[in-house]
Amino acid sequence: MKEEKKERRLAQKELDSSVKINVAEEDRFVLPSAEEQEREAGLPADLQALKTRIHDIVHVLSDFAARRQADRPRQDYVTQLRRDLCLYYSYNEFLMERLMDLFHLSELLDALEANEIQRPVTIRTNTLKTRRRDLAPSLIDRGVNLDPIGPWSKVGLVVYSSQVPIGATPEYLAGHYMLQGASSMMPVLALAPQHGETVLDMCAAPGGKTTYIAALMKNTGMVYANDANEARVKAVVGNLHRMGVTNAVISCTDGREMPKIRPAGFDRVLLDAPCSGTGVIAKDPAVKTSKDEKDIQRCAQLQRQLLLAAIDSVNAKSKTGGYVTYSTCSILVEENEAVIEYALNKRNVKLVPTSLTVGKEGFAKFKAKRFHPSMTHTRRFYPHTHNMDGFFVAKLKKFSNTIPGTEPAAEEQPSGPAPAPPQKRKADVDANDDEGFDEDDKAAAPSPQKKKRKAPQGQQKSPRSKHVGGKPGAKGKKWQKSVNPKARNPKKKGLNKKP
Ligand SMILES: C[S@@+](CC[C@H](N)C(=O)[O-])C[C@H]1O[C@@H](n2cnc3c(N)ncnc32)[C@H](O)[C@@H]1O
Repeated sequence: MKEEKKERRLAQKELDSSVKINVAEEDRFVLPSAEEQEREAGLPADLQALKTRIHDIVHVLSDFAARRQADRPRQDYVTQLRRDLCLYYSYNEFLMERLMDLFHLSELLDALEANEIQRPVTIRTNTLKTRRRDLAPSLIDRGVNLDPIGPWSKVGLVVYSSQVPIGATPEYLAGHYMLQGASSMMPVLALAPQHGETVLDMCAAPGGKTTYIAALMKNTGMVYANDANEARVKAVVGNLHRMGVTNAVISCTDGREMPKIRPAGFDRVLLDAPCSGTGVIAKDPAVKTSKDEKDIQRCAQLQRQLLLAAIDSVNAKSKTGGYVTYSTCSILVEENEAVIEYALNKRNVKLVPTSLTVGKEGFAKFKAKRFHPSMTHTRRFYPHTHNMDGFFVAKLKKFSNTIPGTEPAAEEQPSGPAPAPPQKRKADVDANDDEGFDEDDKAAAPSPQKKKRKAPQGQQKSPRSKHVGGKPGAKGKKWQKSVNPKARNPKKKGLNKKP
């Protein structure tokens, strides 16, 4: 009896394991053969089937040894994945390959999905004309649903919805705010222009960053807004007028000529360089198919020349500055870290921290490339991680006006106009400390350190979350209640003021 029971148990065990093996075999993903691929190529794309296969391949690649077909190398899976991703998301092979190099497989699909979704509308309060705590209630009264952009900015607002066109409100027309992407504020915060300085915005049009620089300088000193494109310079004129900027000079010339016009004549230079736009695909989907290797090389070549010109325009002996901030809305290493590395080798500059509290570190290593270890001071922003446009920001400090390989006498030559009057200062003052921001505003701004709100389920990893800058999904406190004048203490100064 006992023997019989034991035998039955063993038989059952055998049966169970053979069923398991069969099920596993049936579930095992099989790459399409050459004939299947050929057949598929002649048919219209089946998006649902493509999506399933993309996920299947990612699943296999994430534990390749256990899930692979014995006769197929890893490269076959990677090639099929690239082809499928190109077809599903409408990219060319060149750009998809670059994105696959940039992102780990676990991140790649999130990055591609984020490019299919628009970033939230964000605005920057113009502190030359108003304060955020005054602007927000005015817009709320017009039916604009908004919040502070994130703890990293004292002037930014994120607009969830609006009953009025946000680019045509009376406040907009009066220059109380600028429509400006969150990542576009980062280079200016990193530049940290100081009162009384002489600052060059080398590629300024349409002037989003120039107006921010002027606001941080409280219209003191001088901002030179230059752009090579005449038609775009007209937009700079309009924006500077609307925003009440009175410390600016506008010019239209090739930025590479700047050191000849005003050698080492600026305390700080912002180079927001022309680029491939691979960080703003959600805004301009044509980038998915319009860029190739040559375009990127052309961009990188111009960026290198502009960056050397930006460095040559800065006065290393400036008492308050001597800084260059370089930024692009590209996420490709060739246009970012590689351009900075080139400048580090060609000029007397070093990388310094950007003082930005958001963003990922730039690459000190990328594939076979090794950059200077200080490259980690640079900052990268991604749509899927920061819910803002893809961006790169680097800050350089110039430590000598001598250009390596040229006459040492260049150091002693007069270097443009006299530098800004010396100011007593500890270090580069954080731009964020000087944005016309006040304690009331601080109270209204969400403080994720103090009060962490759990994002609703399903939003945890989604770039659709409207909070900008922090982890996607970590939604900011709804500001409606906190800044709506009706919800506030009416005795508090200024809160009940009608706009
Ligand atoms: C990324 S956009 C600048 C955006 C601007 N900083 C803003 O925040 O509104 C790059 C600009 O570089 C300008 N540009 C291209 N080549 C240039 C050159 N060689 N010298 C100066 N500007 C140039 C383009 O006309 C374009 O307006």
